[in-house]
Amino acid sequence: MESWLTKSGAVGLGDLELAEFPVTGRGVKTLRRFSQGERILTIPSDVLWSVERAYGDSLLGPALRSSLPPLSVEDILAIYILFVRSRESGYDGLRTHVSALPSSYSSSIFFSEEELEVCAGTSLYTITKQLEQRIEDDYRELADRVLAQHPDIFPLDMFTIEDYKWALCTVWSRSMDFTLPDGSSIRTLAPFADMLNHSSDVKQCHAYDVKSGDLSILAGKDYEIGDQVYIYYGPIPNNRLLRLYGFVIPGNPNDSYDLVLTTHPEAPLYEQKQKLWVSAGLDSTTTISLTLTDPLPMNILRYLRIQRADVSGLAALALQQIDGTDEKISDSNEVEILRFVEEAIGSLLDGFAISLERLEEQLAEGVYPVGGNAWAAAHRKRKQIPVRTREMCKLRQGFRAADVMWEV
Ligand SMILES: C[S@@+](CC[C@H](N)C(=O)[O-])C[C@H]1O[C@@H](n2cnc3c(N)ncnc32)[C@H](O)[C@@H]1O
Repeated sequence: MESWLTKSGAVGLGDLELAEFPVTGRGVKTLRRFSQGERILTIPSDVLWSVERAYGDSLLGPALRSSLPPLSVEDILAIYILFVRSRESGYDGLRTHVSALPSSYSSSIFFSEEELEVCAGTSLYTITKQLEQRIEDDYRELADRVLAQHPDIFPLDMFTIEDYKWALCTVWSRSMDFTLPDGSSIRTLAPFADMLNHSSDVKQCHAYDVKSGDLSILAGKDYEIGDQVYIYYGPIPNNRLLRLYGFVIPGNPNDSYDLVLTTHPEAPLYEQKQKLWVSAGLDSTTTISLTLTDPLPMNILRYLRIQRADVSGLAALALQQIDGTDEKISDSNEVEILRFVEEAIGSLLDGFAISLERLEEQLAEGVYPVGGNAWAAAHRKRKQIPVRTREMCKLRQGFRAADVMWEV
């Protein structure tokens, strides 16, 4: 792969080498010192995987274009990778990249039932199950709409659902997204640059040059000879890291917990409530991220004030929206919703297969092999965030009670 890239105009490969590192696995090692900000690597536009390139391919392009509605960016890239992998000749350069890709991934969609059970009761568990279902549905549609229509270029035994899942994980864990000056975005996979692991010790240091279409990596910090070079994947919470990349960062400062709030359409006053949610920028089913710095976001209160309101409460909330204010409707409504959140979080924590305390003990005892799937899932279960949310609810209820007493 490296000699193909160098022949194609890549710059910097002579100073870098692929190597195995503890925890991150394979990564990129420096063969010389770099100062922060120095350009380390440039991968030219001609060798990048992109939607444009897939559409431009004389064999693949017409098959992709025949799909109506158009395929998603991730499906196009996934099919492109599987297509190149299935070719016995041609595509020599790209094929060297494909053969350097991992043969399997540790994203949560590849967890065994037993491994996933470790995080039963968490949003990771629910979202992974939903994702598995979505992938199955998408694959069935893709097979009908595109693959089966072009058996000459999509041999079905090389485009099975397992192949599709592998290709999707390749895209999720190795592609880079950039927003262009005109507001549009581009997703690309850059051979060799996709061997760079993530560290929160560097800021974003991968860049896309709109004029040339090249991708560059700058040194995110000073490096000594033999150091691992890192890039920054973004402020990604652990459940997303595990879903898309198959790893977690213990003590991740960007960790969050997704709380899904939903209301049955047959609930009283549903239509009025739906209108109020929409004008508040919410919906009848809303996912809200709880974080350690904001364990009880205002949107939870906004959503539940509407959900729990009676006719007069809804009128008061409608007036607030006109006035641009954002307050509790009444002490009793506010206490009711805080109690609800507290109880909901309580049953969520109770619903974990094993208790938090036991989990902490097991992690300390090293019951889950470090770096393994169950270990990663177990880390997800360190539910400091919902615990903090529950504490905040209690705290706010304390204040409410004090308010009520004072008003009396
Ligand atoms: C873009 S690839 C990086 C190259 C990859 N290590 C390889 O061998 O092909 C992203 C994958 O590397 C691993 N990875 C990246 N950063 C990591 C980190 N900080 N800790 C553990 N694994 C990491 C994860 O498996 C992730 O899905």
